[in-house]
Amino acid sequence: MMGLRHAARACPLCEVRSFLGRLHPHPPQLQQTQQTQTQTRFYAQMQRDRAARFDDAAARRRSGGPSRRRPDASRPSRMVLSDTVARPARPAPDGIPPKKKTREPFSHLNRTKATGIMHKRLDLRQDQRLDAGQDTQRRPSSTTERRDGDRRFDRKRTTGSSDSFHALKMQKSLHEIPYRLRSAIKAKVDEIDSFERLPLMESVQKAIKDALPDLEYRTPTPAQAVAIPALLGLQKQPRTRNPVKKTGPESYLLAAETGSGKTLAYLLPVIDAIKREEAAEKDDAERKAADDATARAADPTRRDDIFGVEEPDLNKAVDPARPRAIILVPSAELVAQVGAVAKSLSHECKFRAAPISAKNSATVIRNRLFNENGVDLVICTPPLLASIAESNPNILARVTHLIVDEADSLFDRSFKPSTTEILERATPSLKKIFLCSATIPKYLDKYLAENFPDMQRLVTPNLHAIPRRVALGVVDVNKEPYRGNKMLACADTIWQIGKATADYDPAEGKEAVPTKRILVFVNERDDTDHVAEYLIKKGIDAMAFHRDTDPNRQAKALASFTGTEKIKEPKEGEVRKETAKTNASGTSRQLLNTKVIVTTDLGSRGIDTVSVRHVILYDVPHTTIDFIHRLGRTGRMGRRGRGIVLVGPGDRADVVKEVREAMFKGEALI
Ligand SMILES: Nc1ncnc2c1ncn2[C@@H]1O[C@H](COP(=O)(O)OP(=O)(O)OP(=O)(O)O)[C@@H](O)[C@H]1O
Repeated sequence: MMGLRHAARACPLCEVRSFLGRLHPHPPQLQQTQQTQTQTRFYAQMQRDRAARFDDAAARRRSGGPSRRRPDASRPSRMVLSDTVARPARPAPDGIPPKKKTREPFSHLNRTKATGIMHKRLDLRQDQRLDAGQDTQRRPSSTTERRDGDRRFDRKRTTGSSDSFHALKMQKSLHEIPYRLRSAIKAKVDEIDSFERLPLMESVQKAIKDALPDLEYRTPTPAQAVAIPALLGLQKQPRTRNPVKKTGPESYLLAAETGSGKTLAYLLPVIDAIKREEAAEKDDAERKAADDATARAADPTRRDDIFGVEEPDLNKAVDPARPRAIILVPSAELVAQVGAVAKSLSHECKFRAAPISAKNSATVIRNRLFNENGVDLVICTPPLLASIAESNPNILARVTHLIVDEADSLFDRSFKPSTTEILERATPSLKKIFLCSATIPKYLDKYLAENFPDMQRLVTPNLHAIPRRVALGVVDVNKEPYRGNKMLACADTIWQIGKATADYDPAEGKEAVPTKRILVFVNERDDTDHVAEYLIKKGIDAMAFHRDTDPNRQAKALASFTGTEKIKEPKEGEVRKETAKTNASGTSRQLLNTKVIVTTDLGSRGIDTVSVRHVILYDVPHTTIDFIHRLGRTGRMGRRGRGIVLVGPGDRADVVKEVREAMFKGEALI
């Protein structure tokens, strides 16, 4: 009874006294505690405020003043103009506006139809079940079936089997090229069996024969057979569903394995274009001169000078620092290498090539670029050219051909700003952009798809595969006698290579070059010095090669590896003979017939180390891209080679095993 009396209170809103609020319309007020009283006061205040606001608005409306909700000029509006006004909205079929889709937490459940992303997920699951050999309920439509079949077939051909290469898949970074496409290219490549079949200008054909006299040069490589006709405009444009007239330069991508002659694949068509432009300009000038002469003969009073001032005699062909073509490469070593090939061709073809890099002095750069006889082709690194173009924008005003060699490097984070800057500056006059690389990483593929949707992709059949003629050996450093000592394992491996008898090379008809050149690749720059010092202590002629190495020493060392230096072989008796003489490092044993360069990625990009038969991977490379470029320094252009990986504590032995397997099968690394 006491409880009931206590519970009977007057409602603060309706003033009704009731028991326990069972029959009362405001139950919360009837069960008021200290806390609910505060809430009640708060709600009452809110109602009073709202009523006051209504009164306020009504008074403003009556007096004709501005409504509070309507923005006035003094207040900045949060609404911005749509920039897609011009894009027509999709009309509703029956005039009724489409129902707004709501995304609720469980809205994806209990669907009766699979749409959009759901379809993709179902496809993927279906694929996985098919791969696992399970039967599936869903009967795919004929197109889906074909697409799925192709995808599985391609994956199997690319990776060997859908279940293998787990470790490689984990660090997958390369863009996959379907094998269907590769076979089609193979057939096309076989059709071009000599340079004479290519419609290159006579002077270029002559340069191929005379400037590059080796017999082997007479047949184009697959990379050249694919790229040269396309760059000469002989290849049919792929059919598109919506043939819209394209504007801007034509773009090409050449993706071909290492050591496949990509340099000549772009140099020959570029030189051909330079010579044709030169000839066309000469014809134009002659025609103009003939027209002027006729006009003067018809009207003897005609004056060519303006206000008595003679027009300057502008000879476009010898305009200094305005090249017709630019070749971008990632390092000074590559500038020198490509420059040397261009120079040798220029003696026959008569064009002016200017290889410039940060290793050249300012005077040399100025003399080469601003040569009074003009310049046709500039070979340079992007940062240097971008800085020159900053102060001399005219340098890119006449460029019709832009080549980006080692495109994956030049479009990665470090080079991308300067490469794109050059591209943008040169675009107004550009006719052709040519990108080439031995590896096409996913980021490059995505970038090209976004920025060059019409790009013609020229791919060779063996892209991303390491040729079978390169063998891969593995040294387990954890085992006896090395017990985890990688430096010791490296020195011992070099000694074994140095002491081994040279292989008989049927192509050369004799034992292979007695002096052996070995490249040792490390992952970190600091290790180059440490490893080289250790090897020297062990009586090996080794040298560290990195950005800070003395340029003269570097060039000298590289020259003997790239075959540009005349190799002085040791005399008969000296070959493979260990001297008992004590050398400078205090070692009594010295390996005479072996030269070693210890380097990082710097030495793996594009350098044509034709004399290298052995590559030692001191560290397991981080990606398959590095594997391809490092092992690509040996076995170039049909030669045989050998790679040796030192697998030490903490190294990915599983990755090495899978790379070896893929190499054995002759398949592309993924
Ligand atoms: N048609 C050919 N026949 C024989 N040898 C050739 C031919 N074309 C080029 N070569 C030689 O092949 C070697 C490799 O050429 P190049 O440096 O252009 O390869 P690359 O594909 O650019 O390699 P990387 O991807 O490593 O940069 C060079 O020594 C070159 O002289």
